[in-house]
Amino acid sequence: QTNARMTKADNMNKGRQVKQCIKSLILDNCDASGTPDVIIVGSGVAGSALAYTLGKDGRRVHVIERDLTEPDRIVGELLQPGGYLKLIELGLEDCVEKIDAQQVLGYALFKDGKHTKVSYPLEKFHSDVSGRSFHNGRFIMRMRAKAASLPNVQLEEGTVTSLLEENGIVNGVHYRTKDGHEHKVYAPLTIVCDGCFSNLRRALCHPKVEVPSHFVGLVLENCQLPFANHGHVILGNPSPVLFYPISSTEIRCLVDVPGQRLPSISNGEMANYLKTVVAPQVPSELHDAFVSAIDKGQIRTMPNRTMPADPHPTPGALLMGDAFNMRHPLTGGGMTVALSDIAVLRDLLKPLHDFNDSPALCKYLESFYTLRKPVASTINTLAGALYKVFCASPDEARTEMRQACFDYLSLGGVFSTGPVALLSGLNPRPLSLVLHFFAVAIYGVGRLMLPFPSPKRMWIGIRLVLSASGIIFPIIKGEGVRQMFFPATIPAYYQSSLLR
Ligand SMILES: Cc1cc2nc3c(=O)[nH]c(=O)nc-3n(C[C@H](O)[C@H](O)[C@H](O)COP(=O)(O)OP(=O)(O)OC[C@H]3O[C@@H](n4cnc5c(N)ncnc54)[C@H](O)[C@@H]3O)c2cc1C
Repeated sequence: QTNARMTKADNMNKGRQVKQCIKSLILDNCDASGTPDVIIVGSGVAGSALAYTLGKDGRRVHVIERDLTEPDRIVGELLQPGGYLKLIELGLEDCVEKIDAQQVLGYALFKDGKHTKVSYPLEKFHSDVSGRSFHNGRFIMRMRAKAASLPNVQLEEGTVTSLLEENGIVNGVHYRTKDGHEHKVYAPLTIVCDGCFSNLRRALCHPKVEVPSHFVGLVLENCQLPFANHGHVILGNPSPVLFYPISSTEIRCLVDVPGQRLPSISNGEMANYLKTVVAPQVPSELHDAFVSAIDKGQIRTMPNRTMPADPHPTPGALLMGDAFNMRHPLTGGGMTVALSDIAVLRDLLKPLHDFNDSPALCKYLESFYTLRKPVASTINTLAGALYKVFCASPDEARTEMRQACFDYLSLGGVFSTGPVALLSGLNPRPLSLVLHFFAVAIYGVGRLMLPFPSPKRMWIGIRLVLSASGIIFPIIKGEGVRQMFFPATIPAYYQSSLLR
């Protein structure tokens, strides 16, 4: 509304202020002490990609990572095509080479003995931009090596214990190295990328973390997926089970277990749960390998955390990656959001000579939170909504919605490519997401009305629409309606509140 009311004179005035703002940021680089331009806390997916990106732009980057050995985790193993495009944009696409990464061309969905295949809409791309799945640790090691190959990027092992602050401005970090020594390092900008368990985010945002479920991870060997190079989603009871390749010989299985409590691994409760509740729902091609993986006993778990981005803009510091924003990992969107955010930040920082004027930089970077919204909010909202729709429910309306979703995707054409383009990050448009979501609800209501509408079925139809609204609107509200649907259409600089 404010923008709409801006007169031509206002615009010109703002234009002048913009130039002044950029000038104030483009100070002479008088820092001869060799202190870095940027400190990055954490060298996981976001920290490593960011270190390379900023290093390539000529920034002096000091990365502090708690553990530089290869991570062995069950997270971040499927990079959606939209994320792969961002990887190319950042010049990091070779980091999925030589790690036995597998192409992912789409998904196969299974429900009650039926299946349907939805392919990513990749035809319009000249090169191969299919998704990639891999061992997360191998991918991260490639990105760390690439970042560290730049002479102006220093990668150090150490645990950051606190942010250093003076007069409300973060000006560095306090960290401990493995030999037990305490250190301080100073820089005009500190970017915190310490992941989903972040200890440092509290000072920089209002974290509203929820844990709707956990993923239980297994690795299946000596078996073939029913559909090669596809992610497999079983719409199971009580909730979804995923399978996708992570190398030419291994298939990752992630079993969603809803709620806060997990069956115990140590007393065999988990193995029993997987064998009695989950195994009967696993496609026959994978069943034996699934049971063997349980018997091998290498069962891993991770909480599935959600946290809307709710920053508390602080001069001298910024949050990125899972420390900043999390969504349910059902749709494998976390790395795509992180890489997309890095591309947005890179473009904003590029014209600045240095980052020494922290308050001005902080104001300037407020536009980052708006510019990231179309991609981040579409992926976040879809992940949250799809998770709720894909879980089994005793409520008849929710059961109808789940079936309608499966059947809608089975229709093919725009009914499958539309939603999968959103999920893959290839077409991150919030409006398209809402349209498809309610199209599924209307499709579900239509099915209930056929062949003859009865009062009971009409009542279920009404509850289905109410239930669909009850799923999607709170998520959209959490994402920020205005920023999500009315993203910045004017140059980023104009978004800075410094100029208002
Ligand atoms: C079960 C599960 C499955 C997932 N699957 C997918 C998927 O298939 N596809 C997808 O795109 N996303 C997936 N995600 C999300 C994805 O893993 C994250 O979005 C992504 O890893 C975020 O990257 P990050 O750099 O913020 O965090 P991380 O990759 O976790 O990196 C954080 C780094 O910070 C370091 N660190 C932490 N504290 C400190 C400290 N105090 N000092 C120094 N260093 C520190 C850690 O050692 C770590 O290296 C999944 C998430 C979960 C939970």
